[in-house]
Amino acid sequence: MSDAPAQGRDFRFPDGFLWGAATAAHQIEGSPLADGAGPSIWTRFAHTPGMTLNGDTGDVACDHYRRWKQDVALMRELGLKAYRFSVSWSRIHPEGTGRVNQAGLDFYSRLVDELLENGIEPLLTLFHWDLPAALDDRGGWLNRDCADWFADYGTTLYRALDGRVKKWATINEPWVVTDGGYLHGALAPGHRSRYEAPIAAHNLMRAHGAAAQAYRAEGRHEMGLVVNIEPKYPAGDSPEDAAAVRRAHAYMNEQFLHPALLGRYPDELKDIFGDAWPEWPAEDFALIRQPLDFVGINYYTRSVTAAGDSYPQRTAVVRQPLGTYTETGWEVFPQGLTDLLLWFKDTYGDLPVYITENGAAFFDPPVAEGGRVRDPLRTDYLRKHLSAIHDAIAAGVDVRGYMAWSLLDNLEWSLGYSKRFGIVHVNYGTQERTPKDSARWYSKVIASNGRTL
Ligand SMILES: CO[C@H](O)c1c[n+]2c([nH]1)[C@H](O)[C@@H](O)[C@H](O)[C@H]2CO
Repeated sequence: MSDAPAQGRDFRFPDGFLWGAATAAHQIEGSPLADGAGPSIWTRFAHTPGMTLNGDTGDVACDHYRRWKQDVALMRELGLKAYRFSVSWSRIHPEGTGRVNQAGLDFYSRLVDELLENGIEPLLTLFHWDLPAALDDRGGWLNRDCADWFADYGTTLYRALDGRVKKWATINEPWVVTDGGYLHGALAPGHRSRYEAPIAAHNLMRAHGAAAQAYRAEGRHEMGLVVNIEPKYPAGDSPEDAAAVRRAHAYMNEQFLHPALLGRYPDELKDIFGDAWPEWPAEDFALIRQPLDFVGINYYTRSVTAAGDSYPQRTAVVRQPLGTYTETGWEVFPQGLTDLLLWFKDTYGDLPVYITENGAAFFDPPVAEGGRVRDPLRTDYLRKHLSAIHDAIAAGVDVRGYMAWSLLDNLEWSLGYSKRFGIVHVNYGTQERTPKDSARWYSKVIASNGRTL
C-alpha cells in the first residue's frame, strides 16, 4: 500500500463499522478520591516525587468526573458512534475487594445512560492500569489471589451495567503493565525486577481469564482483551537480526495473545527471561484461555529491530533516517497496521478485531482566534492508518471498528501533560474543550462511513 490513499478509491467501510474514540479513567477523570473512591497505584505513584514529569498528577486531569455530561455532548456533536472508556476500579471497590462504593457505580451508570441517550455505544475496559492501592499493598498482580479480586470486581460491574454495556474488555495492554510497571519501573507501581515481571504477566492473564469466565456466568454480550502489538521488521539480513525479531515479536506480540487464544506461551519467553521464567501450573492455561468475542488491538508504530542489549529481549530498535516520527518518538508507519492485522488473522484465525487505540502526539499550535486548532499531521496520521485498515479488511481481516486515541488531550502517565494525543484540545487551565481540525475531519469520515477518507 502506498502511504497516500489512492485517488478515486472507494474507501467505504463495512456497514455497521463502529467509529469512535477512546480514553482511560485515570487520564481524564480527575477527582480520584471523590465520593468515597479509594486511591489507585497511579494516585500514589504520581504523588511520589520524581515519578512523573513536572510532578504532574491525575488530581484534576480533564475534570471529566465533573464534566462528563458536556463531554458526551461533545461526542454527540462530533458524531461518534462509540466511546471506549475505562472504569476506575477503586471508585467501585475502594479497598479493591468487598465493599462497593455506590457513588462510584452511580457515576459510570449515569455516564453509560448519557451515552446511550445520545446514540453512542459504550465500550467498557475493566482495567486500564489504575490498580487499587489497597490491592498493591497485598501484592497486587504478584499475588495469585488477583484473579479472584478481578473477577469479583468485574462481576460487580456486569451486574450493574450489562445490557446497557454490550462490549466489555478485561485488561488494557498487559504488556505495558508488566514491562513498564514491574520490569523497567517507568510506570506504576514502579518495580524493577526480572523475576516479578513474568509473575505479574502470568497473573494478569489469569485475572483476564477469571474475569472473562465470570462474565459468561453474568453477561449476555461481548467480552474481549485489549493488547498493544507492533510489527517487528529486521534491520538487516543477518541471522542475529532475524533472531532478534523473533525475540521482540514473541516478547511483545505473542506473550499475551498466545496464552489467551492458544493456551500456551511462545517458546522464546523461556530464553528471554532465563532463570526468571517459572514453570507454570498446567491448569492455569485452562483458566487463561477463555472464549473471546473480539480482540482489541492498540496500534501506534512499528519497530525496525536488530540484535541489541535491551532487557530482557536483547534487541535494539533502529531509527529510520527517512522516517517520520511523532512527539513520543514513534515512527509513523501505517503499512505496519495492515501487516499486523494480516499476521493476527493468519495466527489466530477469524476472531473479530477492533482497533481500540490509534493516534499520535504532535506539537499542536495553540487555539487560534475563532477556536481553530490546526493539526494536519494528526489528520494525515489518522487518514493513512484508516487506509491501512481498509486494506486489511479488503484482504479478509474482520475489523469491526476504530477508536481514535484519544478523544481529549489528557494525562500521558509518567509524561504528564506534555504530550497531546487528543482530537479535541483541552486547555488545562480553563478546562475548555476545542475540537481540532482532525476532529472535524474525523466527523466527516464517520458520517460517510469512510468514503471521504
Ligand atoms: C506503547 O504504545 C502503546 O500501544 C500505547 C499507547 N498508549 C497506550 N498504549 C495506552 O493505552 C494509553 O493509555 C496511552 O495514553 C496511549 C498513548 O501513549
